[in-house]
Amino acid sequence: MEPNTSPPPKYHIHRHNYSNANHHHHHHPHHSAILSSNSFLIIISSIISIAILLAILLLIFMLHRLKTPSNPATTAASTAAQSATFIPHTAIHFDSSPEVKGGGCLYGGNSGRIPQYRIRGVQVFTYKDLELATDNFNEANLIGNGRFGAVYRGVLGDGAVVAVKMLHTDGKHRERAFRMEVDLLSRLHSPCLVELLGYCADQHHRLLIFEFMHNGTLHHHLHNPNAESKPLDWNTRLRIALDCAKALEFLHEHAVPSVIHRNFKCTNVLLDQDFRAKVSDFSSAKMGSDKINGQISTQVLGTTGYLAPEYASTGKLTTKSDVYSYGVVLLELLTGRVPVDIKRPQGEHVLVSWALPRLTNREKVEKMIDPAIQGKYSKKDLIQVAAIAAMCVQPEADYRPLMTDVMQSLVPLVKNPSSSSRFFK
Ligand SMILES: Nc1ncnc2c1ncn2[C@@H]1O[C@H](COP(=O)(O)OP(=O)(O)OP(=O)(O)O)[C@@H](O)[C@H]1O
Repeated sequence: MEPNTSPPPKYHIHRHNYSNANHHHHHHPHHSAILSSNSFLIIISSIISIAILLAILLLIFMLHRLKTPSNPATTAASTAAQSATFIPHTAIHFDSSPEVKGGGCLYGGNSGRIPQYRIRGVQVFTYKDLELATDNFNEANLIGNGRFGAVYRGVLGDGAVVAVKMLHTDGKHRERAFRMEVDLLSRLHSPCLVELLGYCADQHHRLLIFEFMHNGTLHHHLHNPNAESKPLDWNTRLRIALDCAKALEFLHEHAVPSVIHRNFKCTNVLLDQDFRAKVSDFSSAKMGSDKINGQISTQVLGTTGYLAPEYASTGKLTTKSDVYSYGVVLLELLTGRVPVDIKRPQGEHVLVSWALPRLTNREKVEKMIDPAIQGKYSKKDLIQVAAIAAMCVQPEADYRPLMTDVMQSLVPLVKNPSSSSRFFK
């Protein structure tokens, strides 16, 4: 019977274990209470910590939203303006002119379309860089004043001589002028356009940095020559006319969409050390994409004496408005006269009105020539150039030639188009 009275050890072990467990639960009720209150505390504190963390995250998110303007263009611009170290090589889409799309182009509004022309980077400068370059915008470095600002000569850290244009601080026009120059010149490159090397856009300043044109404006050489500046010779005048025709032809025919300069005049034709001409000042330019039925209706901008009559009277702008202004510059090159001169006798105040009836008359045209080159020009060339000028300044815009035609007509007249002989010896 022994097996019946002594339970198998296995059973014992089970029982023992079981009773141990029971014993544990049953005999230490205070332990259990401590544990559950601890767990409760842990859970509560975890919940509180998570809540605090969430609140902090929410706060950070709200602050970020507050700092971020809803317009992405403004966002980029303000970020850029604050740091002035944004996108060292700007890729600004040609289509996204500030005027066309109301901003957002300047600091990377590239829609991803492949641009038609090579986009070359323009450098971003800080205001400090430009203060250093111009000796704190020293008066001695001031080389000119335009409608939008003052131009200073500057020397960059690498020794390059540049022209620094500091735009006036009045809001709307300054911003449009600045954006137009950067927008256009960072994507359009031609040896006949003054090169934009860089810009500075911080909270308070807008500056443009151009290649320095050693011989200043065509206006200076034609109308205000000083002791050092001898009269421009005939061939140099023709070559300047050709360079300008190439520049406008490039803007009208090769830029996509086409560009109307809108302020082509003698002070916007700059001359390098070889007296090669380059066109500057795109602050008033308009893009062909603004066209309605082939023309742009716009507020009249430009300079008296250079404005095409239909543009001046109705605001209707086409590439033919530039052709008219070009014709006026051609007349200045031929006659040495300014577009409007009230000091001249009655009937001679306005250059175009005085010149137009004379341009197609062989004898009269010879009498129109700039006295500074009297007897030092080719009569055959003069007659041809006068005929081109007459076509450009005719009142009927549609009959004015295309800049391509003007350029083709001038090419055979220019001797050594790449040379730089410029003065009478
Ligand atoms: N790249 C440059 N190199 C040398 N001189 C320059 C350069 N750009 C401008 N200048 C000088 O600065 C002057 C002012 O130029 P700016 O383009 O501001 O005005 P503007 O063309 O004379 O007049 P507006 O603004 O009315 O068209 C020019 O007349 C010229 O003498």
